[in-house]
Amino acid sequence: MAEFQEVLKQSALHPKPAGLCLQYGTAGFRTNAKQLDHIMFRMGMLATLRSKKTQATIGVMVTASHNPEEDNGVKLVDPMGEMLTPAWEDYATQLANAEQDDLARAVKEVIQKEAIDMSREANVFVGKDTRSSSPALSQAVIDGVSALGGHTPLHGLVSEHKGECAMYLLLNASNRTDDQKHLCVDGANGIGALKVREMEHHLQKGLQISLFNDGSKGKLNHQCGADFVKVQQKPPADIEINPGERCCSFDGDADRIVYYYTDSDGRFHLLDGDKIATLISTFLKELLTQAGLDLNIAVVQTAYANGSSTLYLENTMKVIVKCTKTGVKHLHHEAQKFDIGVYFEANGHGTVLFSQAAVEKIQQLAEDANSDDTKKRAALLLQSTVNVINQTVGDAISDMLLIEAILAVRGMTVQQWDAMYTDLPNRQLKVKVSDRRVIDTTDAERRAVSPAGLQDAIDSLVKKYRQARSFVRPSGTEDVVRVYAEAETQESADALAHEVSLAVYRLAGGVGDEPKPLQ
Ligand SMILES: CC(=O)N[C@H]1[C@@H](OP(=O)(O)O)O[C@H](CO)[C@@H](O)[C@@H]1O
Ligand SMILES: [Mg+2]
Repeated sequence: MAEFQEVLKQSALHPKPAGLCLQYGTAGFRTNAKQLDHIMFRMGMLATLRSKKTQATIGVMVTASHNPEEDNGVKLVDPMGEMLTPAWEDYATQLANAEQDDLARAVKEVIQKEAIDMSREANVFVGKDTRSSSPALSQAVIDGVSALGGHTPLHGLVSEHKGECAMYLLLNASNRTDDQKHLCVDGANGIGALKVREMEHHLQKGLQISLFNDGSKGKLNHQCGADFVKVQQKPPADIEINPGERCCSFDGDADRIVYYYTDSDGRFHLLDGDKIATLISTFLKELLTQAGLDLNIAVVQTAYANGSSTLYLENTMKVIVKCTKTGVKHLHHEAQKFDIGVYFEANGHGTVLFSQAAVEKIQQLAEDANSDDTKKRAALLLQSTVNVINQTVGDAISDMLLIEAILAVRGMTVQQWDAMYTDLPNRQLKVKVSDRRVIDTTDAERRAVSPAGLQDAIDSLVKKYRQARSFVRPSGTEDVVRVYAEAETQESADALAHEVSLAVYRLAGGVGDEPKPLQ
């Protein structure tokens, strides 16, 4: 076939380093940008096959999100904005790891298994973030698409943002004081900063943004951004924030957001994904009651959710809470089972899903001339929420607009929001091991089933501390084992995280120096 001549010719320009083996993980392929050229080419081909199969446009996103600027990554996005199905993730891994002279065969195998009609048209949308490696790598994707005869009608910088801006109206109509209107935004020197600059002037009446880390000098995600703020539990390095001032940080590709402020004693308060989910679900639940709509609402979290948030949601707010494995695709899938599914990872990656039935009921009520004012207002607010929230993948900018609108509508300060519940002190650490796959987990990653003895060791360490919980899992985006611990005090959380790290180091083949206690 003509296509395969082209595959062979083109792929020789994007050769695979012999022996290199990478896995399609939590967020696609992600590693040092230098190792990714052949992966990009091959994912361009796979996206073309997927497009021919589904007869729809497939997205390929070149980004490594919150990871350092030297890294990059790639993930495929299905027609409705969803992540790839497991069978296609396997194809991705097979294509990525096929040696150079075996590539044509690997491609043919996918075509046969999926019975793809190669005469069909294929369209692939290639998006990239602002990393220095992204232009060349996205070109490699485009080469892969053309090698199989696909088209790339659109490509360019994207932030995974496509929410409508119904919230502009709401925000501009609110009567907040100038202080309350002010928001510091840390753009992590990434794509989110560019988007904020674009929309700033539409918002001036309702939201006054001071933008930091706008990409004009600093490095992407370096000492700033949502991941830095969440994991380090402190503000971005070079931002001066006044006590009480409301701030938020995006990550490099603007699909995560966390809020924070420092109080008059200089203490840092983080409002992470769990607090965001709590704010949004509380707001939506109130509106459902006011609207008299009988729709179920659930919050989906992962094991990283702070224990206090889970207790508050279950016992005080009385919403359904579900726990899934790490990775938005798992949360997304679970959230789809409800009329309204609010899902957020603790790191600030998340969104709200409304079922078709829910959207229709809300719309009916909003258009119903006979409903009273309270009901109508509630229905309209629900409708604005549906419109602003990007229902396909997390989007920091629509999340920010929604959060700002909720605070404005409820007349709520960041301090009042923070006081909904108090986080248990917690700590996240990383441990290097020779092969992180020796750790196998169960129960939504909350328990380790291998290596032998590790879970028992964690259980007995946890018993030493009050209100304590800890778990370990292999990262899907970095070559490390992640350790999480929470407890009644920061000292306990730190000590527990360190002790569990040592157990991992000893029982799961730690490499390098033994983990040291936190200072
Ligand atoms: C603890 C943590 O924050 N893990 C992150 C991180 O995955 P790991 O598999 O833990 O490396 O990156 C994922 C992709 O962005 C994100 O979905 C996930 O929540
Ligand atoms: Mg991201």
